[in-house]
Amino acid sequence: MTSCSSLSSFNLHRSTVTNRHVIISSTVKTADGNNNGTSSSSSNIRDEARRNRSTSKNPFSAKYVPFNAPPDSTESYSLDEIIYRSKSGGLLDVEHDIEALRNHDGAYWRQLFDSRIGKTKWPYGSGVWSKKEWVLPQIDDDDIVSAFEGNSNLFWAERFGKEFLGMNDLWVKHCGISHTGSFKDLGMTVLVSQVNRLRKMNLPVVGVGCASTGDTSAALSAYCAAAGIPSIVILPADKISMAQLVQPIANGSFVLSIDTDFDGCMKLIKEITLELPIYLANSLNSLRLEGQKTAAIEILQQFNWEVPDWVIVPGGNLGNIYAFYKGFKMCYELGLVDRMPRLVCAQAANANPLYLHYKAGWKDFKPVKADATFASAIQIGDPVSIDRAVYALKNCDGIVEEATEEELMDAMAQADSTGMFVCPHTGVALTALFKLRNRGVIAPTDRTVVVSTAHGLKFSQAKIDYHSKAIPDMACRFSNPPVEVKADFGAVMDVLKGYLGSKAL
Ligand SMILES: Cc1ncc(COP(=O)(O)O)c(C=O)c1O
Ligand SMILES: N[C@@H](CCOP(=O)(O)O)C(=O)O
Repeated sequence: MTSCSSLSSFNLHRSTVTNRHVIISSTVKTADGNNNGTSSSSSNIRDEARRNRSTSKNPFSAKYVPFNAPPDSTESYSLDEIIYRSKSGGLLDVEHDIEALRNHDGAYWRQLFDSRIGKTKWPYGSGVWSKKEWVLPQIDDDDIVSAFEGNSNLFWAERFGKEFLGMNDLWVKHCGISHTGSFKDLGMTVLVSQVNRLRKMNLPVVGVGCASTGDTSAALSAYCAAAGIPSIVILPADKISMAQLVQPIANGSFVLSIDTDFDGCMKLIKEITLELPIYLANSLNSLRLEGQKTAAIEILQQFNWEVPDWVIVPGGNLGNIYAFYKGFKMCYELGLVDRMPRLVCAQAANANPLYLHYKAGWKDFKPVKADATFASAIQIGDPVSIDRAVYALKNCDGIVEEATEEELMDAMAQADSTGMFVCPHTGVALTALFKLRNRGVIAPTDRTVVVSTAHGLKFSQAKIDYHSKAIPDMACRFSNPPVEVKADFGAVMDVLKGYLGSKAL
């Protein structure tokens, strides 16, 4: 099973990381050819954004409201407040001034978002900030901390779809091919940017902290390091991959390895952030979801604003399934598209509280004790966003599926055998797809998007175990172990002839 070894093998030194700017070596010229920078010999894209800052009043705004509040609720908070829960202890949501956004029609928004793709203009070169008006409309461009995340590949899974599922319109949204190797970058740019703003306002935020199964911590540490903000990450000892563990270490986070599971770490960070000036970076904090929802908008954009029939998302702490719902819903409400896709949330059978809740007709949610799974980033038994996930799935005729260890590893290996290199969580989502196709719920011609959430390279140990057939009680049907051959021409030729014979056209 994929796991990290003891932290003691690392000699940890915290370092000071200074804020860095991207320097463009050439001088900025005006249309008439004159230099127009305030600095004489060099300029950067932040300076340029500053110079071009609009002087007209910003018509857009957003605030925190209780999640799924009754229509007569007046409770709301500024995004500049440090608050994670409503008065009643429920979740919060970021609510945009929809009427202000509605002053423009769908065609306007489609054109605006499309016009920003593929450029380096600060901050719109990011797939998240290219939708800034829908994300954090009031933040100054100067406060944004971005690695130009998003704009991830939407891969047409031609061979995988055809050979394994008889499908011709299957796509994989590679959210894991990203700055720190997972979709968490999308939310973290938003959260860390807001923290940057709060610190400039002298609000009491000394550091930012999270509990993590590996990906949130990687994203938090990278974005904090880029901005020179201290980060603290709380990890369940021996339950995340080595590649994930080394990310916050390399980025200078203060790393705590704790002898508990993710749910235990989450409980701790919730308590800690109430006591210390550490800002909470987990998706309990609804700011994160504002960034993550842009992946849904991006999918529509990549399909030239046509809506897919199905979108399948692996679920753990369950913020992301709601983020996808919210992204699609905003596009629908604001007239960019004319319908919603159906969402599927896929869980590992070893960590399946949402699946059990769905199967019980959404009655009496009960957290579970999550068992070890190769999809280690979703080994979560008590998801903080359960209410958000249930709301999302109920409102889009959604489905929940589960995948056993063997199913998810086989699905991952099958996808890899067609040229992908996906993580085990994507294997969970692909298993859901197999099951729904086999039951005829998803039709062969349905346009379907599977969301791939992390880079496969973070989980190479799981793949090594699979391809070495080293997993107890697993047939590893699609394993492809290397063939050991003597350093002898004849022996190599024999092996190659046998191989080519088996592949003859
Ligand atoms: C790789 C990966 N996939 C899927 C998920 C599930 O996302 P969520 O917690 O938002 O449900 C996570 C984190 O939980 C993750 O790190
Ligand atoms: N998979 C996550 C678990 C925490 O999720 P979050 O979205 O609430 O931060 C991780 O990588 O830590």
